[in-house]
Amino acid sequence: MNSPARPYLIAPSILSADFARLGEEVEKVIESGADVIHFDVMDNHYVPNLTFGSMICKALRDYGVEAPIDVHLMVSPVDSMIEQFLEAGASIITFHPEASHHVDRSLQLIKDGGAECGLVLNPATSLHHLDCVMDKVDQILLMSVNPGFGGQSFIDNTLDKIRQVRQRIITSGRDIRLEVDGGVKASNIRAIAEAGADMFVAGSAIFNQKDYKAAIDEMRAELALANNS
Ligand SMILES: O=C(CO)[C@@H](O)[C@H](O)COP(=O)(O)O
Repeated sequence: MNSPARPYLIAPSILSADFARLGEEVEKVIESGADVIHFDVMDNHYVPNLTFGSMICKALRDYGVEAPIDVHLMVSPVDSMIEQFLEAGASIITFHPEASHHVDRSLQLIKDGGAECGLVLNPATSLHHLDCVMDKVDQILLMSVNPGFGGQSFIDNTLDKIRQVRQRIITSGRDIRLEVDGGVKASNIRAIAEAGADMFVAGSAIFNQKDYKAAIDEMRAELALANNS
């Protein structure tokens, strides 16, 4: 029931990286086997924390980072930030439906700018936000913590939500990635994959370890055991 249409992707969240050495940190995590760089943009308005904007994304591109950059916008409003991140070299841009007055327009803005688009649903946000956009999104991001901070614990009822979204993806007949973010680590990544996710954001579980490669390898070993039949 849950067979993902594509390989599993591991996306370290740079929220837990050493910001004073960000270029090196990103380089190191990619060399350690990361597939995608997850970029958490917070505005101290939509979420009670403030991180970084498009200049940092552009700085990483200028530094030579070629890996896909997956930008999670925790900002409101979203459209002006979408334009800036398209300009800065984002590969994927996701935003929260309640942060945009015109969700379809914001998704189209991302697509027209040449990036992949998606919606992010918080733990208590209803799946009905997906009803009219399944023909448009390339990715759906389910938050398994309330957004704003790294290092929180995975909210267990997210597993059921993942199963429901995987069903919707199967019904849509489209190749939509299902990403999960918050409290993901080696000890729960297999269950998250078995519920139907195929992209895994991990911040503290990677950047708080001495050996990033060992942390990513351990996650991959768990994913290799996942039963998706
Ligand atoms: O978007 C967010 C938090 O809002 C996440 O990307 C966290 O940064 C994930 O951190 P860990 O829970 O993996 O430490």
